[in-house]
Parts: sequence; C-alpha cells; structure tokens
Amino acid sequence: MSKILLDSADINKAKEIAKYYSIAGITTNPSILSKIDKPLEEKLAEIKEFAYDKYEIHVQTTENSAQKILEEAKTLKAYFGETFFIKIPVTKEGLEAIRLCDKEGINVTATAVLSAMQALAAAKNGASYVAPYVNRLENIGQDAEEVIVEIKELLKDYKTEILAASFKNVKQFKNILLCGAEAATVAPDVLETSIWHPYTDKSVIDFEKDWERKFNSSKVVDALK
Ligand SMILES: O=C(CO)[C@@H](O)[C@H](O)[C@H](O)[C@H](O)COP(=O)(O)O
Repeated sequence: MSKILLDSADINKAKEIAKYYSIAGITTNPSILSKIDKPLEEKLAEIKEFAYDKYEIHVQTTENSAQKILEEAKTLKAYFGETFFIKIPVTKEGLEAIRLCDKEGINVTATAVLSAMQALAAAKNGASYVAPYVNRLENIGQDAEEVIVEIKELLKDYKTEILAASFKNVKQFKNILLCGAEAATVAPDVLETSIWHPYTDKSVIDFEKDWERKFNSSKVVDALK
C-alpha cells in the first residue's frame, strides 16, 4: 500500500486535500518553512493542530552536529508527539545522529538521499524512512527509478521504508511508486494534478447535459417519491 504525504507547510491546502485524498502525513524542510508568511511558532502550532496523533509529521533538523540534532529531535518530539519524524540529512554527522535518535526511540527520516549506498547506511543506523530526491537526481542526469530499485533491493532485510521526495510531475510520482517506494511526499499541485483528467471533466459535463435535456432539473431520487 502506497503512503502519500504532502510536501508542504500550507495547512489550509492540506486540510482541503485531506477531505478527499487519504494522506498519511506532511513533510517540510528548511526551504519550505523559509517561505511561510507568519511567525514560525504559529506555523508549527498550525501543523501540530492539524496533524497531532493523526498524521505523520516530518520536520528537518536545523542543527549540524549529532548531539545537537538529538537534542533538537527530543524537543520536537515532545512538541509534536508520537507521529513525529526528525528528518536528518545523510552526512557523517547525520548518520551518527540517526543512530542516536533511533536509540532514543525517535522516528527518523534520513533525507537528502541521492544514492543507494547512502540509503543503506541510514537503514543500518535505524532510520524508519529514507527519502531519495527524485527530481534532483534527474536534474543531474541520473536515473531516479534505477536508484529506487537499488535502494529497494539493498534495504530488503531492513525495517526501513522508502519515502521518495522531490517530484516535479505526475510521471515521476507514479513511476517511483511502481518501482516499489512504500511512500512518496509530493507538493499539493503535483497531487492535485495526479487525480485530474480532462476527459473525466468532459464526461461529467456531458452526463449533466444529457440528464437536463431529458429530465430538466429533477434528480434521480425524485422518480422514487
Ligand atoms: O525530504 C523530504 C521528506 O523527507 C522532503 O520534504 C524534501 O525535503 C523535499 O521533497 C525536497 O527537498 C524538495 O525538493 P525539490 O522539489 O526542491 O527538488
């Protein structure tokens, strides 16, 4: 079963989408949070109010050293609760932090993953998810689908799942899920586009026209009254 998350801090949009699409959570990163139009504490409270105990909440560390990442992760987990995941980039310090956080029972998403070997290192240290960056891989001429298949193979004996990230279009989104990623996080516009089809819209309009021509404004249940 594919888990789909929203890669966004736009909580109004998330609420709107969650009404019709079964999302598993939300992910943010420092670049996403740098674009918010309100104080950070308000945004964090908004995320918490929306997602607490209901959706996964993935927030990236803003620290660089393993000990500081662990302290930050503890504080964020105390705030966001059990569905919180600390996102930690796969660097040497990050890998050490992943191990420390896992030992403390803090869920980790190893992020900024650009190779299968990085994913393996994160899995060995206890990451719950690894987040390969699909579009960024393609931007530098790499085959993102191949990387996902490699990660899948290397991680087959680990509890770690693939949470693919960095999508710019629906083709990437669909193909990465077909390659076996257990989860994907996408921006609202990519998610919305993924369920849109012009011929569906045209079909609905045609049905309405045919009905109206024959039955005017009456509804199908009116025939049962
Ligand atoms: O890493 C995760 C989830 O773990 C995402 O939030 C991730 O940071 C973002 O998808 C990417 O940074 C966005 O990449 P891009 O669209 O800027 O290429």
